[in-house]
Amino acid sequence: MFRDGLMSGKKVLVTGGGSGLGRSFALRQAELGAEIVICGRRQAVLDETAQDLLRAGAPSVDIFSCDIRDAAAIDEMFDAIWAKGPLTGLINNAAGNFVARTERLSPKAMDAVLNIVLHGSLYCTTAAGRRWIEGGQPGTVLSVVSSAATSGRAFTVPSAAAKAGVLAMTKSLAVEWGPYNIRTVAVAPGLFPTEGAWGNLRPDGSDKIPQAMEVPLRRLGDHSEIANLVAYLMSDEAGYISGECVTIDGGRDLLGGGGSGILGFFDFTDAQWETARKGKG
Ligand SMILES: CCCCCCCCCCC/C=C/C(=O)SCCNC(=O)CCNC(=O)[C@H](O)C(C)(C)COP(=O)(O)OP(=O)(O)OC[C@H]1O[C@@H](n2cnc3c(N)ncnc32)[C@H](O)[C@@H]1OP(=O)(O)O
Ligand SMILES: NC(=O)C1=CN([C@@H]2O[C@H](COP(=O)(O)OP(=O)(O)OC[C@H]3O[C@@H](n4cnc5c(N)ncnc54)[C@H](OP(=O)(O)O)[C@@H]3O)[C@@H](O)[C@H]2O)C=CC1
Repeated sequence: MFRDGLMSGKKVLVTGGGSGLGRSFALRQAELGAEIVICGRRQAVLDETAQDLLRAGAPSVDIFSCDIRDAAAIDEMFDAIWAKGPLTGLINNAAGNFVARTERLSPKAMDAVLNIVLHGSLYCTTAAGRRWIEGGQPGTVLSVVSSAATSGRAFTVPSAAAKAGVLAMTKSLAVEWGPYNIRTVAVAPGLFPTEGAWGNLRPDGSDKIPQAMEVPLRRLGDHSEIANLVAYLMSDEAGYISGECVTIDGGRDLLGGGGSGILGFFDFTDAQWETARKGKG
């Protein structure tokens, strides 16, 4: 689909790149010749993915055990990255989410999601942007949001609110940082099976995927489909795209908007919500 070496000369940090979609984004860009940096909280997961990235063809791989809720830890990570050479791109992918009745959320529960998705993305974006601006270097920030950023989504309110904030950040910085040749873009995935999303958003633990029935294309997304989209947006071929959010969901958002996938939750019993909470993560 792409010419060989499309991403040669690029160096991209993928937050949460050790697993899930982030791992797929990192692998695809490694195949296309990019140097890769990944971060996450679980060292063992990062170690294993680093080996896969080298096998996929990344000229170099660096890993950082870093919780993106911690601004100081992020700054340390960016200093260490820059010491070896600047990034050309950042992918804000790491996220946390779970289904719950909003009126029952504790402040800690709200913060658990907001601090990863909104604060973490903003901390990483400014850490990269300020270094690019100081160094007079161009850069690209791609943030992974969801259609909830525009449509909202019941029972995942902290995530929807945080993703809306990240989308607003993307559009705002496309203007503010455009003169520095820094592009900011977003993708809004539909349903792509991953351990994290399935573990946290299928609270009954069911193996069935009724959500697929709410996708006009009648199937879930394949990781290769979104990884190719992300590779394109991170490449110079997309050099005139900024401030844009590309939805990749098989038409799901147009069918159900913020309502798709959640109807069953209106009839959840207290016992089912309790199971959902226990089964988290
Ligand atoms: C099946 C139908 C689906 C319909 C919806 C479809 C939507 C599709 C589009 C979705 C868009 C976004 C998708 C994603 O983001 S997928 C990524 C999901 N991945 C993850 O969540 C992985 C990372 N997750 C985590 O790290 C954790 O889950 C968490 C976010 C909770 C953070 O972990 P942390 O260790 O910091 O937090 P704690 O476990 O200490 O908990 C902190 C407080 O939060 C409360 N909590 C946790 N889980 C729940 C829950 N399920 N219900 C209510 N409250 C919860 C916990 O009790 C703590 O608060 P308190 O101390 O006050 O009790
Ligand atoms: N999968 C889907 O269907 C959809 C996904 N999305 C979005 O796509 C992105 C990827 O989702 P997905 O792959 O499913 O999620 P996963 O939960 O599978 O992966 C999340 C990754 O983020 C890392 N992470 C989580 N919290 C932190 C933190 N505090 N600091 C550093 N890293 C962290 C995790 O690693 P560790 O636990 O080791 O820290 C993990 O590698 C997210 O932004 C999500 O909101 C949007 C819509 C649908």
